[in-house]
Amino acid sequence: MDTSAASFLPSPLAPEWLEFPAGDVNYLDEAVWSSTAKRTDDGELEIGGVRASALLEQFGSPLYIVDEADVRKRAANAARDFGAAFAEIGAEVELHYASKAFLSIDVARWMAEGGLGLDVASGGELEVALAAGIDPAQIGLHGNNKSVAEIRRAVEVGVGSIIIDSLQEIERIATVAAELGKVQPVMVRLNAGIHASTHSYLATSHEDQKFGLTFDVARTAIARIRELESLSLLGLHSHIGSSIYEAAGFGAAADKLMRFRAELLANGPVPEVNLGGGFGIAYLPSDNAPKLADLARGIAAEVARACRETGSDLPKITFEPGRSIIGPGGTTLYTVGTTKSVDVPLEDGSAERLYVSVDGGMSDNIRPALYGSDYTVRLANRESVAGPQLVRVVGKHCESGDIVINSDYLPSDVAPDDLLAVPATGAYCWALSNHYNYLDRPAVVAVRDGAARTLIRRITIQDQLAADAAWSPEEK
Ligand SMILES: Cc1ncc(COP(=O)(O)O)c(C=O)c1O
Ligand SMILES: N[C@@H](CCCC[NH3+])C(=O)O
Repeated sequence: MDTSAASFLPSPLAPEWLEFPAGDVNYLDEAVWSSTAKRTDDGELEIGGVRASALLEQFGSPLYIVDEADVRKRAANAARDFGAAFAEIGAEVELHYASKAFLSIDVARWMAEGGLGLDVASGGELEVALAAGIDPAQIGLHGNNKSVAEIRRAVEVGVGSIIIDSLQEIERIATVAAELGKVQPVMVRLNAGIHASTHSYLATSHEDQKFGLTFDVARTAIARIRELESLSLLGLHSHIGSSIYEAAGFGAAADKLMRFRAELLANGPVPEVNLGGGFGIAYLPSDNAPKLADLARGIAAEVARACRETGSDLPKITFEPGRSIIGPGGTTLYTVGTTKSVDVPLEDGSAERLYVSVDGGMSDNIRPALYGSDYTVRLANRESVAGPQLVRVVGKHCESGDIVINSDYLPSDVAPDDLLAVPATGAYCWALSNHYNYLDRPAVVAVRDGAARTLIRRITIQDQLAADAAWSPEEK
């Protein structure tokens, strides 16, 4: 068989955005791979100086890899870029890492070491942050339905802010704070009415969704907060959505919040404005992800202009990036189990699609099933001179929608026992992972300077059985 690239043609099944790899189907495009990813001289994928095969041998397959140097650098660069943009307009700025994207004790510490605070969205995330020794004053607690227990814990430890998302919550926080003899700083989350262009499940600032208060309701909320002695109004919050590639929505939200703040200043101080996160990253080489430095400058200009036009002072500005800090540094490794060629009928004939099944799937990355997200894939254990073949990489779950990679090209000789790597899986993959079909939850491993260490160990069937009340290991 002639396996040279020249004998292969683009597949009629390929989506428009998918470029045919006329050159090298083993190529690692730096737009989507974490910064230390490269091929060794003998063609294997290496990240943080550690070979893919060595990682799977030591930690099992599938496996999440976190490129520590990449993540730390992105955190530091984000702090630097936002710091520089806001220094230029004379405003103080602070970043809080949105820990929902991925959180472990070590990652929380990396963020603190990079000068970032933490945004937590549940009592569980708060406990991880506290276990990491994060200064509670650097933590903001989110949630549209925080329990009283979560509120009590947050007030007790002294979180820097609680972001209010309903009128009922005001009295709950005030009561808890009064009982504990504390004054709790709070922010009010606004729905700025921005229609961010992203998947509808990821947009959080249009009218018909659960987050935030309209400006009218927020006026009532703020008046009440100002009456209560156990609360202090720290400021306003807005998060327009996630995985956003266009800058315009961020600027528009900033403008609306600054003007609202100017109105509120008539009745008291509003020291801080938190403009959320949501900055998109490249999942595919063709994705046009915004540069954080450009976004920061654009938003800073809007903030400065709105303050100038309303004659108000500059508040402290906070952001909550998650995906843009941790997403690009993550890679998932899988092992191929089976391959199956399927003849797909077309209007004029048919075309072959090669289904490549791996040992994970929608339990370790539910984003393709949930949002139709696209990723890219490469052979990890070797390079191949075989020509490119259109593949669909699927998981091992009992659903036809269990797709890891909808469409990409792999060398046509991809076969059982090959290792595959999917880049840009650092955000919202382990965080959204599940035990569907009682699969293990893969371990998360940090790689750096030739060494690998576990961040979160594999959660096995033994761990899952241990939670089954009827399980008695003695009987087995
Ligand atoms: C309130 C809030 N802040 C920050 C984020 C982080 O978003 P991203 O990971 O897209 O930066 C989210 C998630 O969308 C969020 O809900
Ligand atoms: N889970 C989403 C992001 C949610 C953002 C949290 N508010 C994703 O995977 O893209």
